[in-house]
Amino acid sequence: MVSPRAGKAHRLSAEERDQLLPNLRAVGWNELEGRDAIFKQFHFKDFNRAFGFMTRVALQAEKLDHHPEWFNVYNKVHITLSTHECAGLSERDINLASFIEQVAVSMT
Ligand SMILES: C[C@H](O)[C@H](O)[C@H]1CNC2=NC(N)=NC(=O)C2=N1
Repeated sequence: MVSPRAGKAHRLSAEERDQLLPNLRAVGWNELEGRDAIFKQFHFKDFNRAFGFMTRVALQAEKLDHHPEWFNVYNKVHITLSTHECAGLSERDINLASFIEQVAVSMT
């Protein structure tokens, strides 16, 4: 199957970051220090909610062929997003983060 992604990922420019990151910062995403990636910690009511959230994100990630790095303990899910292809932050990370936000809002 041909990947649904259009073209090669490029690292976001300073201008693109200024335009795309404020909305995500406003809802708790932060840039990591020492690595070009974004990070957020999610807290849910219980493990069922956390795992339901992860399941929905996982199915979309597979569709997009863009996957989160994540860590789960009980009701906590820590997520890091970055793009291997360009060794940094790309529009793919912004798109996945936006989807993750929609799911999180519907699960809390
Ligand atoms: C070969 C395959 O397309 C790549 O490894 C995909 C899969 N999932 C991915 N996920 C993330 N987060 N970044 C990538 O660059 C990436 N690349």
